[in-house]
Amino acid sequence: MEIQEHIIELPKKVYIGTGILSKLKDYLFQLNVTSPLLIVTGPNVRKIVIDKILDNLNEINKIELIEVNDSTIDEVNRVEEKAKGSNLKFILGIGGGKTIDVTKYAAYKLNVNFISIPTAPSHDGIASPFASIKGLGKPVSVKAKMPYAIIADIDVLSTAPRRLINSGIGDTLGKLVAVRDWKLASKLTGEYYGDYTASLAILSAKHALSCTRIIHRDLKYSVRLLVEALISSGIAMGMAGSTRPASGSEHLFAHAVDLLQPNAALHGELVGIGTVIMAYIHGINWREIKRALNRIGLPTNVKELGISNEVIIKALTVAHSIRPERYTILGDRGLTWSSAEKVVRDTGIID
Ligand SMILES: NC(=O)C1=CN([C@@H]2O[C@H](COP(=O)(O)OP(=O)(O)OC[C@H]3O[C@@H](n4cnc5c(N)ncnc54)[C@H](OP(=O)(O)O)[C@@H]3O)[C@@H](O)[C@H]2O)C=CC1
Ligand SMILES: O=C(CO)COP(=O)(O)O
Ligand SMILES: [Zn+2]
Repeated sequence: MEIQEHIIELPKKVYIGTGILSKLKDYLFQLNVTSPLLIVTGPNVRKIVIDKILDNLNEINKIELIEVNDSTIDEVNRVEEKAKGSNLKFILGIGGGKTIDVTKYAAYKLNVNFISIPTAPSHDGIASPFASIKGLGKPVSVKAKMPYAIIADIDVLSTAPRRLINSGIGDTLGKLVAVRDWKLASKLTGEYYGDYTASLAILSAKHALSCTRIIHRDLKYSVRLLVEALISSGIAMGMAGSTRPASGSEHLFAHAVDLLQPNAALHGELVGIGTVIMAYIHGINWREIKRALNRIGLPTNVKELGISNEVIIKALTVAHSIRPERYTILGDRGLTWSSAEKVVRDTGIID
């Protein structure tokens, strides 16, 4: 059998532990990171963590800082402008999903190394070579730079608002459905199914499920488990060369809601709800997934998010059209209005 060439990029090093951002200077030295450096961050994160980091980096003589407010192509262009002409080889992205995505995509366009320093365990873009950027004409992620290194400080990540931590759990539980969709597509369309990367994604989801049981008792341990799950999901995407192991119909639903009502909820909150809905359609144990979301206070009824029943039903009817090349349980024609309504009523997503 002939196997097509497939090149896998992986991070060079992953640093994870409590209080490790205080060692950032040593890590950059180990990684041969040279001045000048550009740090990309967000306005809140700047106040919470950046000052401490800058104190620690004061021996690196040239550090520039830029704040980004949204994950749009305009913000990516601003980062590129700032970097141009400075002979820069490394960019550090320090923040939540939006900051990480903007930095990752800017690094890709500039062809420089990107170091991922997440401050919230809210998404699995921490370790993936894909970024969700608004303004490129599609709501799904695009190819970007695989992180050269990841520095995950569990102290910082555990102090992120609980809603962001829960969002990471929701995003990761989504893999339970994403992998089912992938397997189904492989049966129906002959698409290549990568057993190894699918298993990695499922393992991440199982860890996220464990998190829902222990987070009340041991936040830091749970966040560590979650961060490892998010990283291995990101690595699964890197190995697969696509977000296929991590994004199926549950993500299509989340993207559709985001298009119809932007910023109504966090990414992982919508993915969590999408996972319940798509698990129901797949005929797998959707009640267990819903119980897991309820245990940690992730929304399971869209009233909690201020999203109307009409938006949710509409999202379900159009989700299949968002990425037609990626076959899922929604099929080529999607759900009718009445079947979509029945699914969300049966699962209690709407009253
Ligand atoms: N590339 C990929 O594969 C993936 C990408 N995504 C994308 O990621 C984005 C969502 O990321 P998410 O993190 O939920 O949202 P944001 O990056 O918007 O972060 C939400 C808020 O939390 C703040 N914040 C971050 N860390 C902390 C902290 N430690 N303490 C207090 N506040 C903090 C941010 O501050 P500030 O304003 O300073 O940034 C921001 O105001 C979406 O755009 C989504 O599409 C999601 C999944 C996968
Ligand atoms: O959010 C993602 C994985 O968790 C990326 O998915 P998309 O490729 O659907 O944007
Ligand atoms: Zn996601």
